[in-house]
Amino acid sequence: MLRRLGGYVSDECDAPRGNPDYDHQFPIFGLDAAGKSTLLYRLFYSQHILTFPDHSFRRETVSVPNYYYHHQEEGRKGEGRDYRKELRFRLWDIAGQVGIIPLWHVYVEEIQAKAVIFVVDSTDWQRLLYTKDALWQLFGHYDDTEAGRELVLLVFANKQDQGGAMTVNEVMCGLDLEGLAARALGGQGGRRWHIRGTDATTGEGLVEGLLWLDVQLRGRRPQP
Ligand SMILES: Nc1nc2c(ncn2[C@@H]2O[C@H](COP(=O)(O)OP(=O)(O)OP(=O)(O)O)[C@@H](O)[C@H]2O)c(=O)[nH]1
Ligand SMILES: [Mg+2]
Repeated sequence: MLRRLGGYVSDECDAPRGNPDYDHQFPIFGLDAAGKSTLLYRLFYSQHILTFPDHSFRRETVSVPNYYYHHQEEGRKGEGRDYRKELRFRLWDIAGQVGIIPLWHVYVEEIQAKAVIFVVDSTDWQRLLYTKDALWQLFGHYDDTEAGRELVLLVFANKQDQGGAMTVNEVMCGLDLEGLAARALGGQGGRRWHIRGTDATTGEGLVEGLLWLDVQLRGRRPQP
């Protein structure tokens, strides 16, 4: 299905199923110009790369410092995932054009994502309601089942470097993230979510967000 939707896949040779070359994979959604590609390039190339509007998808695997490794006591470093210097995230940058938004859920299902990254242009207050509609439309596909409730949401309130940008709190309220979480599992609530302010051009906040997702997806659901 993804091949039919078209797009650019740079690491074309997949690792064999069951032994993937990454720790997590997530789709990145958000309206056009939110900063999805800038974010992906910043993490992949470690620099600010100029972007053009996308019409389909792009995929890259990025490495980030592993919090658990770097906080292990010296001499106790051993085998296993917690003891690797880096974690690898395969990120799918999905275009945010109007016609593609109703298809976002297809990507979630095709790559069996356990979490979604949603990028908001914090300077774009005029489209905040539309942004909320797009996010709620996506999660409307995952409100009825226990498995759907387990889909974790990370929101990047991007472009925080810009004067006049909405604060993280304003973006959180505008998207009504608490309402979205409460709607899960037929109103029982309990969806895990987090919002973080970012500047995709410098990378500010990006790694911290990915590490929050890593913590959420490590085995057992954290107790409230
Ligand atoms: N100042 C500032 N500009 C940003 C930031 N993130 C992205 N931009 C700029 O916003 C514009 C759009 O960024 P893109 O990364 O192309 O947006 P996109 O979400 O990939 O958009 P589509 O491909 O159309 O879906 C570019 O000019 C970026 O340089 C940020 O955090 N701060
Ligand atoms: Mg893009």
